[in-house]
Amino acid sequence: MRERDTTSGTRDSGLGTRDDDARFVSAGVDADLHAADAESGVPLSSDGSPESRVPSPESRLRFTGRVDSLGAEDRRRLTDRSTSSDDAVRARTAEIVQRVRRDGDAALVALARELDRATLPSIEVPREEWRAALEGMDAGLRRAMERTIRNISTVHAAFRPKATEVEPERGIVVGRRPDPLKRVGVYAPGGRAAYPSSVFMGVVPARVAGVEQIVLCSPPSEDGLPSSVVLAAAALAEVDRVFALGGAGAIAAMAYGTATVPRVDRIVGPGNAYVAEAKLQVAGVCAIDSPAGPSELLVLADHTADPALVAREMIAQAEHDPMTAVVCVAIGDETAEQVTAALTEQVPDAERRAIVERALAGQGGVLVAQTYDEAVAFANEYAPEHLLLTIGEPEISMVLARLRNAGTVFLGETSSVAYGDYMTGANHVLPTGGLARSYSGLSTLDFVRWTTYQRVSPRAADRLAYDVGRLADAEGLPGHAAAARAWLKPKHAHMKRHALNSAAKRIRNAEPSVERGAESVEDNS
Ligand SMILES: NC(=O)c1ccc[n+]([C@@H]2O[C@H](COP(=O)([O-])OP(=O)(O)OC[C@H]3O[C@@H](n4cnc5c(N)ncnc54)[C@H](O)[C@@H]3O)[C@@H](O)[C@H]2O)c1
Ligand SMILES: N[C@H](CO)Cc1c[nH]c[nH+]1
Ligand SMILES: [Zn+2]
Repeated sequence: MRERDTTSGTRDSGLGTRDDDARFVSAGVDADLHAADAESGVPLSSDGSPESRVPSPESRLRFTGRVDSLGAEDRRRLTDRSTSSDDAVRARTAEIVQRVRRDGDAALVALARELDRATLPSIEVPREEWRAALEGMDAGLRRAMERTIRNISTVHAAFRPKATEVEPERGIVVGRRPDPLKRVGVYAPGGRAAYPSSVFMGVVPARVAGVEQIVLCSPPSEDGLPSSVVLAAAALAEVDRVFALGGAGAIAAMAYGTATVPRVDRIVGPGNAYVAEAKLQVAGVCAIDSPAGPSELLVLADHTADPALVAREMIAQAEHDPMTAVVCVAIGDETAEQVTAALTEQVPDAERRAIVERALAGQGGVLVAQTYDEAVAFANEYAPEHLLLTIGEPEISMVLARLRNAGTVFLGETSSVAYGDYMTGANHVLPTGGLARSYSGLSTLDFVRWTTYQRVSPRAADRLAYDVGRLADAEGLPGHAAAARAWLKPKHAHMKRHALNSAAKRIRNAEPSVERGAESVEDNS
């Protein structure tokens, strides 16, 4: 099955919604994902065809039942979601990364043909194309985009890293200064949907942080250009260069550089499993933000939750990708039954039903916790990208306080995840695959590196000399000890002479240093 609409070969005007894009998918991805579905053992639909009505999503949910009776294998599948744990994704990604590293631009052109069915007129998209896309864009959509840019800018400016100086002892100053990166690469996905919102999530914080040059990669449609809305977003966000490149190839190009694509200092942005895995694989040569792969949502719902709303939120995130993970942990059996019933009702009418069903069958679930404590413990173990709390007061505040491992938390029913995806100003580029326990969402912090500096006054140097010398002696590093003791004041000159002589002797004889139990120095300053 291919989800690419055969009518979608023509480029959108960027004026309206991209329903066609809903069916965009690369042939290879589809094949791989089918393999994953087959492995899960869960049928995609009752007669195997995507068009058939689904009698009950309960049978389509990969995980049901009580949290405390999950078997070891289910628990592993729920929590071990990293792309690196998927051998097929890891191997395929490595092959693409190697190809780009070896063959540069030639590999990029070939990959666009193989994976995106695109013939690239050029790898770089000329500026006139993005300008034209912006000029042709609907005024209402442009206003919405400008509002998003404003809100992202406000939030990220407030969280901008600041320089700090501290004096741990008199005369010792240690400082830290955030220096903007010179060139960063932003990835905006474009396989099964177009993501202008991801352009803003990457580019606006980079600008706020003061990055000098921002390049953007987004997959080409068949005509060799990224989606018009993505190009318009690039123009609006004032990107410096745009490349019509998708998937792992784009990530490898930005990490290693090719004749056309410049090597960047950090790669940020979300994408499918191949994109997330490629970022992890190039992390040894180029910094990344986080493995922001297939979307995830965990909902904790108690008896106050509206089951229809919970189902709607789950379907919304499930429509991204068949590899999306959406799970509800209901506190109490009745809530779980109601959420399951709401899914039964809503899934058949989902516009992107085929994707939603595959996501629910692969990594979807409605589970039951007996208590809030049990639900929180599960959430911290699951470490979702998005965590929605549809829980009443006062429990919601207590639950929030105890959460540690979520990319971002949505508080209460009106805080739809969709608002965060597009417009609250928080960043939607967030860690997935269970790695929200280790990484944070994209922020201005990702666009700086810290320079620390330290100054020691002459008096402080005298005060440090003895103890630093002792530590250096203990490590068997007499040169260090000598450097430290060189600043002992004349009143301690005998110690200085002794230290310098013994250091010189040790260096000459290349002996290991032995701590000598020297007398202590009084600090009179
Ligand atoms: N975690 C986050 O912060 C976040 C935010 C937004 C979106 N997302 C996720 O981004 C993803 C977008 O995925 P998408 O597919 O729509 O667009 P995408 O741009 O990520 O992927 C499309 C690219 O995948 C590559 N590809 C296709 N078939 C392949 C194959 N068989 N082998 C290797 N590479 C192949 C192609 O190069 C293609 O250009 C979704 O999973 C969505 O959930 C995540
Ligand atoms: N939910 C995605 C993050 O997982 C972000 C997004 C962009 N557009 C729609 N949604
Ligand atoms: Zn979303």
